[in-house]
Amino acid sequence: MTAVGVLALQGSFNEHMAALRRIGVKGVEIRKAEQLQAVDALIIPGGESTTMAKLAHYHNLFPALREFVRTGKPVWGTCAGLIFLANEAIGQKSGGQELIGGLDCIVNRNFFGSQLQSFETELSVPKLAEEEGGPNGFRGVFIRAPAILEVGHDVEILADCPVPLETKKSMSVDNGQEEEIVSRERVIVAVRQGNLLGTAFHPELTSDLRWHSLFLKMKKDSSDRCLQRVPTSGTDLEDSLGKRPFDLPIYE
Ligand SMILES: NC(=O)CC[C@H](N)C(=O)O
Repeated sequence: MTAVGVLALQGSFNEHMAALRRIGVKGVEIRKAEQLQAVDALIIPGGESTTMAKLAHYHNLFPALREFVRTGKPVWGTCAGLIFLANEAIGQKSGGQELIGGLDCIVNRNFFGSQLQSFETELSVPKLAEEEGGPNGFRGVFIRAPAILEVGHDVEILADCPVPLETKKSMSVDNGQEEEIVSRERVIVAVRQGNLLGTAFHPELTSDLRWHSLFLKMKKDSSDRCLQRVPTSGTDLEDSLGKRPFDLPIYE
């Protein structure tokens, strides 16, 4: 049995479920710790990480989520999910927030500014193109997005992007940002470390399924077993890539 869990407490879990359907993989919405036992991989969607953390705490999910990461099963965090997976987050609301951890990086929670400063940009993704085919570019949808400021030795950088002028203008030492952060020209926005994947943007909001496909190929450490796609008629990745405009956003 192969199934991919999508943490469904809050945020863009429906969009990830839809992307999994399009790729022909069974998605399971996860709201309780015991449901994690039935899945081989987990996606933690974007949303609002403080709220998500409160809900995860309320439902006593943290121990099971940490155990899931610890056992080496593939876990992918997008946006708020990336923050959740990081070992350290800065720019948290007062009182802080609980993280799952495991991904050896420091994220800045709202690096690119407020909701109004959300943006789309063409990212250069040579590694993704090498492994999944398709163009070297990927439409990055950044919604009140975090950025990765530092990574550990075992972390592979899959994409970075220039800091938009808008972000630069609104960032200042006066606003409490450190000088080193304010002066950055580029920041990291996609990483991989063993079976953990993190993206600061939202691939589930585009019709380009390559990040989902890449994630599905990540092996479980202990069994070296690849997740296999369950074929469903007309939804295979190759079909999707062949028939659909490659990078148009989907808002379904
Ligand atoms: N689109 C998103 O997931 C935004 C995440 C947001 N910056 C947070 O703190 O949770």
